[in-house]
Amino acid sequence: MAAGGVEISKSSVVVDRVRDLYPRQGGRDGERRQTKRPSDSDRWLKDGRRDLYQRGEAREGDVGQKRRKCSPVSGERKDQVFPPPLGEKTIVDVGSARKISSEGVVKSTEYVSAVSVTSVKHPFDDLEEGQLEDEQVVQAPNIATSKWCLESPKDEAVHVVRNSRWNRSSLTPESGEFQVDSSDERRSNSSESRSLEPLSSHENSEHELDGRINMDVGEEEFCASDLNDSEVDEAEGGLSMLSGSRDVNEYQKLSKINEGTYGVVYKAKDRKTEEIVALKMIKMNMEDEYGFPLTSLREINILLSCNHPSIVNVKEVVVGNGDSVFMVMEHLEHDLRGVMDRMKQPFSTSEVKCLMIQLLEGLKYLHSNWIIHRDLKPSNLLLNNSGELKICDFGMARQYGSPIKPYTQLVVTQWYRSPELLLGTKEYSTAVDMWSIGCIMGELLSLKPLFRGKSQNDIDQLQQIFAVLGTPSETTWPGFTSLPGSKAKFRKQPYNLLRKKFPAASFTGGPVLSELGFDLLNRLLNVDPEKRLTVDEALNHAWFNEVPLQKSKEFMPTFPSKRN
Ligand SMILES: Nc1ncnc2c1ncn2[C@@H]1O[C@H](COP(=O)(O)OP(=O)(O)OP(=O)(O)O)[C@@H](O)[C@H]1O
Repeated sequence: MAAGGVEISKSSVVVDRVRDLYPRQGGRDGERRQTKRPSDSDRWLKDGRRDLYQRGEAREGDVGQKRRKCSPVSGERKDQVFPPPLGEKTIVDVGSARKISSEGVVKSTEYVSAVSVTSVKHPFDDLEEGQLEDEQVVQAPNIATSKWCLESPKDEAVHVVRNSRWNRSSLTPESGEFQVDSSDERRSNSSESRSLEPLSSHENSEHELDGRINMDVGEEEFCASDLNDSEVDEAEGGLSMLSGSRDVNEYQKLSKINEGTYGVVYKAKDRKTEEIVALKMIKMNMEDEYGFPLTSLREINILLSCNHPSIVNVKEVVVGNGDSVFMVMEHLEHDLRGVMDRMKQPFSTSEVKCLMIQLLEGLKYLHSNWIIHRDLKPSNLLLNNSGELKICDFGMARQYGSPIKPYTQLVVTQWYRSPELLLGTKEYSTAVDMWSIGCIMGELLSLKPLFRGKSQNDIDQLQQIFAVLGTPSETTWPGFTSLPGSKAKFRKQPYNLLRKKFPAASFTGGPVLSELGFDLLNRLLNVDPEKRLTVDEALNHAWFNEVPLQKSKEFMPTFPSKRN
């Protein structure tokens, strides 16, 4: 690093430490959010990498390329641009961005948000001391280096080791208190024998750890290789993810909202501020006595790093009795699945535009930051009575980039799963999310899932898709025949019949769609991922400029709450 440049902070544990000092609730957080969360959505699109690009500091070819072509789809394209290698060198960790003098003295520390970007070349290497202003801070999620970071999908659980705080005696729950079952206590006690050796001398000092993740699944799992001893020391406990976490009983449980695959979601109230929040209790992996699910770690890591109006805001992570862990999120009254299930009429065109724009803007933020959601579906889209839509459930999300490696294939709920995933590709990209967006758009317009294949039956799901969009061939989809599932005997259906489902006019009250609207839908639902629209292309589609224009959020319909 050039003398006088900005320190390259590798440890986002520092971020988390600062985060602990300034937890998201109130106080400094309020200020931070006001100054760092512009309301103009366009400013969100000005993410860190784009800043780099605009200053001409990104690698050649980064700008103006379809985002998908930046993704590790095939390895065939010579012009592919990949995200900077994760973990190779963190160039700016905004959470701990510091100006450092040539003597190495930290001049200032300001927490902005837990975001950073990794790159081979440091964009600020050439800056003189003191040149880094807040505005220049690169904002992109620092997922690779977050304390919640996970890189490899190979193990589904890591082990939680607790010390005294985890083992503290169970409180007698008052009404509204959170309690976990007694088996947690049993697990908690037996965990003592599994305690880790101290990570640093700090652990034996007054900085007692509350809980720690045992990395016995391998260092890479936690990007621990990113931390050297002094950084671990500096972080006062290194990977003590839950150190400093507040207790769940700071919140009063109001009702159970939903139970998903990975956690139970409660509506709760902050006892001090009276703010209504959603608490997602992380289900421990029952096959492993101390298993902390990988999906939950990913979700926490990504959501703590994201900061966008269309992405659900995680305020903090709190701990309960025994080994329960909760994500504290902003609360939204509905999810789109529930709303659509109760609607008699589909959304109007202007309402669909309002929802689609918010959805695409959130997704643009994710894709710009090299995150694929991988499980977009109506139940993962939250809606409030102010017409705001927010993407949630990042359990399947992951950051992608070099080194190119195949991803786990079983992602995305079947009805929203793209043909390439259904056909067994292991190399996929942001295009899988765009397919889901197409399915969601169709459903918003018609209230019916577009392709409702039989459960757990990929072939049936594909048949449903091909029956509407036409059975692909090597000509219509180059590479199709090399996909593992393409050998199945699909009914030959040579036509695209999508327009029949979404005609320009209808006398039966069915969904209608203008030429431009249909063009957007049809391009989102291109079976060939290479031809499918990118999020930028979708956002810039002329349909959004055609009348009727998008409804403003404040005029969006509200829905009665089915919850308390
Ligand atoms: N912040 C929130 N505010 C209000 N409701 C929420 C919130 N987050 C989640 N929910 C509700 O809880 C449901 C399940 O949440 P989520 O999808 O995060 O859990 P999951 O276990 O990952 O579910 P899945 O089985 O879909 O993977 C959502 O569909 C939504 O109805």
